Parts: sequence; C-alpha cells; structure tokens
Amino acid sequence: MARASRRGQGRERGRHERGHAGAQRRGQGRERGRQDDRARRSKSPAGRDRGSAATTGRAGHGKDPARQVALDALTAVSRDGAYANLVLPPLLDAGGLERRDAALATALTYGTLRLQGRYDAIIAVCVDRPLERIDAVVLDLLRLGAHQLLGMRVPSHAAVSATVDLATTAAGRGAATFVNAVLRRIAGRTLQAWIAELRESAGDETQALAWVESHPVWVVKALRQALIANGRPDEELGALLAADNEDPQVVLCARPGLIAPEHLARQAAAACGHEPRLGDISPVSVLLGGGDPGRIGAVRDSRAAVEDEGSQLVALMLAQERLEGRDERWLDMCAGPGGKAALLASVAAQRGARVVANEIAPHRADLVRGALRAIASGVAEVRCHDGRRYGHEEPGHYDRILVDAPCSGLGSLRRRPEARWRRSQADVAELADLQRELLASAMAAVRVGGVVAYVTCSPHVLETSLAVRDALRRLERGGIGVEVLHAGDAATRIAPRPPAGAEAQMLQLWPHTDSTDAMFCALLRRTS
Ligand SMILES: C[S@@+](CC[C@H](N)C(=O)[O-])C[C@H]1O[C@@H](n2cnc3c(N)ncnc32)[C@H](O)[C@@H]1O
Repeated sequence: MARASRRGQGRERGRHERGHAGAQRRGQGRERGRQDDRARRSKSPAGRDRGSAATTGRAGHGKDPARQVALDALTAVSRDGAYANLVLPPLLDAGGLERRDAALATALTYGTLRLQGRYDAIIAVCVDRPLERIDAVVLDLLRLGAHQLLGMRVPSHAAVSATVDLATTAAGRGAATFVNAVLRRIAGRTLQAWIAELRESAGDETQALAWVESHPVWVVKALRQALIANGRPDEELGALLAADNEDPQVVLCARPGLIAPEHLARQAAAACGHEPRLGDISPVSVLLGGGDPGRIGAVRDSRAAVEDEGSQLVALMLAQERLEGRDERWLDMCAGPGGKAALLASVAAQRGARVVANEIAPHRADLVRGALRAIASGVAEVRCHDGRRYGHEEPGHYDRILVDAPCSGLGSLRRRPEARWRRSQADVAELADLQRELLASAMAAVRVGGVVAYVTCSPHVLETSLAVRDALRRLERGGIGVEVLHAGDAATRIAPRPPAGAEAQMLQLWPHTDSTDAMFCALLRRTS
C-alpha cells in the first residue's frame, strides 16, 4: 500500500500542476466562458470526430447505452476538459436514452467523478504501473467499474462483465483483459475493507480523509481551516467532505411577486409526479422530490428557477436589511448567470426600486437577460462592465449592492463533480486581489447608510473573512467607514430554520449542517 501512497501523491502533484496552468487564465467568468466553449465543442460533430471511439459514439450505444454515455461523458471531462453538467445532457439526448437509463448514466457519471480520488487510490493498489501510464480511456473504464462495484448496488458479476464489454468496444481486447483483471481484484473486497486499507496506509489523517472522502489534500486542509475559523469542531471535517460526495437536492426559487412557493410546489408536483416540500433555509424555496424541473411551467417562463437555498438566502438578506432613507437604487455587481439578480429584481419590483445587473463577460450578461425575462420592464437593467469601475464612476450612488464575487467554488463541489480535481491553491491566491478590489469598489459605490453584501460560494478563509478584513483595512485608509452587521441575525430573521452558524457575525453555510452550498455572506453598512 506504500505504492498507493506514493502514486496518490504523484497524482496530487500532477493535479496541482495542471490546476496551476489553468489558474493563469483565471476569473470565474472566463472560466465559465471556457465551460460554455467546451460544451459547444463537445456537442459539435466536428469536435466529436476528433475523439476516440469511446467519445464519438462510433462504438454505438449498443445494448448498454447508460454505461456508454457515462464513459463518453467521463472521457470528455478527463480528456477535453469538459464539464459534466454541460456535456452530459447533449450526450443523453443524442443517445435517446429512456428515463431509467438516463438516470443510471447520470448517477454513474457524477458518482464516478466525485469519488475519483478514492477509486484512483484503490486502483493504484491493484495495478503494476503508475496510473499516469494507464491509457486515459482505460483508466476511466476502471473508475466506472470501481464505482459500480463499490459505490452502487450493482452486483459484482454484472458490474465487471458490463464494464469489460464496454472496454472491448471502446479500447480493444487487450485493454478489456486488463480491465477484467483489475476489477476482479477490486471486487475481492468490500468498500469497508478498502476504506480500512486506505486509512491504514495513509501517512496521516489528512491523507486518509483525502483518499477516503475523495478530495485533493489542499482542499481537505482548506476546509479544515475554514471550519475552525468559523468556530466549528475539527471532527466535522469528515461529514463536510462526505456531504460534498452526495447528490444535492434540486431546489427551486419561487421569485417573490411572480409565484408563491406553495403554488410552485403544486405546479412541480403535477409536472414531475413527486411531492415537493418547502425549504428550511430560504422562505421562497421549494425542494423538488424528483423529476425534471424543465417540465415546470413557472421554471420555463422564469417566474421560478433552480437555485440553491443558500444563494436565495444571501440575496434576501441583502434585500431585507433595514435601511434609513432612500432605497431605490440596487446594484448586483457580478450578476452572471443571473439567479440572484432575478431574485433581487423580483423583490425590487414590489418595493419600487430598480436593479442594475452588471456582469463583465458578455455571454454571461446574455444569461442574466434571460434570467430577468419575467421581471416587469423598467425594473432591471443589464450592464456589461468591470465591477471595479463602479466605485470611481458612480461613487455613493447605490443604496444596496451585492458583490457575489468570482471565487474558487469550493462551496459547491456537490454540483460540479470535476471541479475539485481542476482547482488549485494558486487559483484561490490569484482571485484574492480581484475579490478585495470588487468589494472596495462596492463600498465606494454605495451611499453612506447603504448596505453591501459580500458573498462567495466558497468557505475558503482567503476568499471570505480575510477578504472582508483586508478590504475594510484598505477602505479605512481611504476614509470610507464600514460597520460589519450581524449577518447571522439577518439570516435568522429570514430563514424558516436558522442556519447552523447563525450566531456568527459573518454567515457561513455548510452542506453537512444546512444542506446548502457552503455560501458565505458578510453584510456591511457604509458609515462615512
Ligand atoms: C459567482 S459568479 C456570480 C453568480 C451570480 N450572482 C448568480 O447568482 O447567478 C461571479 C461572476 O462575476 C463575474 N466577474 C468576474 N470578474 C468580474 C468583474 N471584474 N466585474 C464584474 N463581474 C465579474 C464572473 O464572470 C461571474 O459571472
């Protein structure tokens, strides 16, 4: 098992290096821009023609379309840098999969990607060469097989034979023999036995958690630091990491004034055939019991949308913070793709306020326009600027500003199964200046007495409390005074059930305690 340990570390370094190269082009808008481009590429026939049999579908979907689509998706992610949430839907469409097969393909793809670190550590014990020297498609086949054996209730013989059949068409007979031998070794032990072995052979608790709960070591360390900084016990780390490996529940936001949550729940039940329930953390949320949200009329016409409860809560916290005097000019400084902008605009419409929804990336500004299409005309205006300009160009102009800063996204790993393998510590450091500059710009653009919400979908301390403290120090030197409001109290006034961290001044939500993304929110009032 020492072998697994060394190989695991080698892979860890490899990921760091790849991640570092990616970080040179950072900025989440640009990152998401590439996501969209990759999705277009993997959808396009020309893009597909460049791929192997496994990704082109030349092997056909044969008798096992779910596994074939899952392999196609995994290969697009590992080889082309595609994003699972973007590449999978067109593959499911192209394959014409029945609903059950589509669900299986989705579970295989997402589960395999999330638990890839665990499976790689196990595969490393079962092979006679470094994982880097295994053909990429074959390694994806091994991960897919490992997930069926250890992460799903597929009987061993079915998991092995279906994956070997897939290997034969996708990679040839020799590869299939290899896949067969490795999967049989994996099938020789239960998941519990493998986990015990990984724990035993890891040099320390951090490495053990990294393998067992399938996160890069640097993410394990960053999340431990974040828990401690928020006054939570170190012992929760395992539960937090495990929560990142769960399928998040699909949550809808019923945009105020456009549809009531109870009405949306009835529509959802009729369209999806599952009984939804109202959420605990956001008063306008509906938790979908299952089914495709795209079938719901209110989602199609944008009176409602899929949006995490944490995202809903932080937008409402900004909208509902007490304000003296004028309350007409709201700014969402980093608005793309527009979930929070649409929620803010729906509240603003009821209160006679107007929202500027700003986004630096033009294609994401288009998404914001789409998200706002149910909002009455005249309430919201979409702009495409660098948010850092607002402090200079419109000083003291706004009453409420949301800074939903570009960040590492470490708080939404449940939704982006491959993200943990792509990000690096360098990405976090690289975004730090931008986050502080955006917040400083917002504090300059808000009027005295106005409120700014600084939000990230990351709990990393460099992106959250430290970013706020750094920006406030800088602002103080520039003569802008700021009061840090009690965000925990603000959340408690709004949430049907107070979040676990509601006693803190800056709010940090967690997937393992609140069933939300790990959203952070600081509420700041300008005092001078
Ligand atoms: C976390 S996302 C915002 C999510 C959005 N608030 C929502 O709820 O849908 C951050 C956004 O900031 C944008 N961004 C990055 N740098 C920016 C800048 N300098 N000025 C304005 N927006 C920026 C990114 O393109 C990205 O769309």
